[in-house]
Amino acid sequence: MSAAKPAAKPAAAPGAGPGPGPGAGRPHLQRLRLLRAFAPRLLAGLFFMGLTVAVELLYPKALSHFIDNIGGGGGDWAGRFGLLMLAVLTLQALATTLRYYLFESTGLMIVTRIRRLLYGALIRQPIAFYDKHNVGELTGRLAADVEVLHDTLTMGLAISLRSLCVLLGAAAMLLSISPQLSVVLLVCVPLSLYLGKRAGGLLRGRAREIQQRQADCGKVAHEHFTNIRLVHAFGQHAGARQRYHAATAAALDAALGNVRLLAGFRGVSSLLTYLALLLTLWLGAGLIAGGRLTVGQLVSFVLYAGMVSASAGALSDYWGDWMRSIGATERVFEIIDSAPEGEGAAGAGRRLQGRIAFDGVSFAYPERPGRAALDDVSFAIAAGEKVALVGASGAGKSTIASLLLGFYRPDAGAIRFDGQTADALALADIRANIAIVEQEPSLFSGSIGENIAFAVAGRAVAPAEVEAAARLANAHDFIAAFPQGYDTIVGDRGVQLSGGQKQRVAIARALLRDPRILILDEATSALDSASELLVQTALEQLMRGRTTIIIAHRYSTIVKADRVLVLRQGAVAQQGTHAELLRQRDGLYFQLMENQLAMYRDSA
Ligand SMILES: Nc1ncnc2c1ncn2[C@@H]1O[C@H](COP(=O)(O)OP(=O)(O)OP(=O)(O)O)[C@@H](O)[C@H]1O
Repeated sequence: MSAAKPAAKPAAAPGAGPGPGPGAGRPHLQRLRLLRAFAPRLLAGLFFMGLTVAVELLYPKALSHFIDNIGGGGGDWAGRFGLLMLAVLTLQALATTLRYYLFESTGLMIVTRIRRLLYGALIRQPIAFYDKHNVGELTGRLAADVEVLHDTLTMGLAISLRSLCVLLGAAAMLLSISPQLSVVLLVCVPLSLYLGKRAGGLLRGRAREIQQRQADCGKVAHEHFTNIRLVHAFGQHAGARQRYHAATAAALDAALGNVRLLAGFRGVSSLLTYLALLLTLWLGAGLIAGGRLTVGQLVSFVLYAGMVSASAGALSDYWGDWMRSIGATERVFEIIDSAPEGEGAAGAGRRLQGRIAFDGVSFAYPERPGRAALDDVSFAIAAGEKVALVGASGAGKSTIASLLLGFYRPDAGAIRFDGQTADALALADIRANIAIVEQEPSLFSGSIGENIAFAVAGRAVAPAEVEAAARLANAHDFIAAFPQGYDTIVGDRGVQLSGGQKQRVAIARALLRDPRILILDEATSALDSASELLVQTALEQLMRGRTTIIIAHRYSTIVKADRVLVLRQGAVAQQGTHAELLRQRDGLYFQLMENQLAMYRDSA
């Protein structure tokens, strides 16, 4: 006999995240609803489970029959009995195999489904969400939090259903064998169940904390891995180890609290189990002596009692699991629920001319609501015009780009494209007309060809298109020089491209998008002159005929722009052509240019 016990599995890893969201109040049913698509497989699993339960319940009865008929029954009775049992047990083995396969495979499918839902929801989250959450936590949640549901929703559910059937069936058998003996169990099993429920409740409360601490470990590791060059360069190996050590110590502490709770619970429930067994044997012996019970019946009673106790335990286990998985995965469903519907939706395919206007735009980042990143900013850019944004670090240049791309909405004022407010246009349409070349272009792990084709969503891109873009971006020659050409893998497991090569791939990517509006975040680090020339001519090719906003750092770029917008602390301090602005000797622009020239003179 084994009494109820809360599960001792470790809480699954990373996952700290948003606070209670809209899904917090209705998680149970929502989780069950996910099973609907898998109903046929689960029903087939239940059918085979029913078969195994029936055989399981018959087994002690058969044993009792066997014991009480040993020596009697005549001839080949034992042989016939053995053959029948063999057939039944073979059937049970077959049903067990099918049941296991059906439940376990469905579990994997459900986990995959939830993981995809979660990824889909994460990828649709607005950029502000990513300002708030650590990438290490989010990837951890994708991997580990979802796994917690696997056990609970499939094998856990299957085992608890099976346990319920066994519990009811075995209890009926117990009553039919001896109602007097059954009284012992009537006391012990509910007591054990109650203890299991209490422990389950306590475990649930602790699960969130364990998840949080483990998420912290993931965060520390992620940060150090992604900044591994810095760690090496600054000799911070020991510091990294210490931070990880501290994070894992906190996680261990939280987990040990759970282990202590479980250990105590195990002791108590084991004592209860053996007390119940002792009492049953003692009472049973009395009944046998009084001729009211056979030896076979007592044996089968003990076996059925074991079943009742084990299945009550399994049910209570499941309760603990369920509580724990609710604690651990509430936030997975909060994210799934909170994903904005419209993000990533297709637009009407509207082609813009490329006129842009900011009308009194003010904006503060959600993470820093008190500090205006842009304060009453107004300007207009004609279609095809090239405007350089200049200003000190933190002046708001990147913020203008982020607002144009619709990463955030202005708190006041309006952004207009071709005279229409951004709100009146589909976000997808706005973005479809914009391409961005980042300061430090990032490439995905995959082939160079795939990285260029990334520019175009929703349709297959022909290799000839990719090549044409690469040629315009001065990238074709170096790509063709790789043995695998456009199929060369870049990124973590592939070749590393130089800064200039990456920029040309990024320019090819932007060219392939054929945008009306271009946002260039100029690299601050200088390339060697040959590489610089290749990048510059590629950029000129890219800018031709397109409205271009350049977050400019270099004098050479600024002077080539049609117009310059000078930003100071989130406001437009000056605007005009380079020559006009240079004439205003007391202006910020003149000062910035002087600084640039001084730097140039110092380095020359
Ligand atoms: N995601 C963010 N959350 C909170 N504040 C931010 C965020 N991004 C930028 N800021 C703040 O907004 C202000 C404007 O930043 P922005 O990045 O637009 O400046 P910038 O002119 O592009 O600077 P740089 O040339 O250094 O890139 C700064 O004070 C900055 O600290």
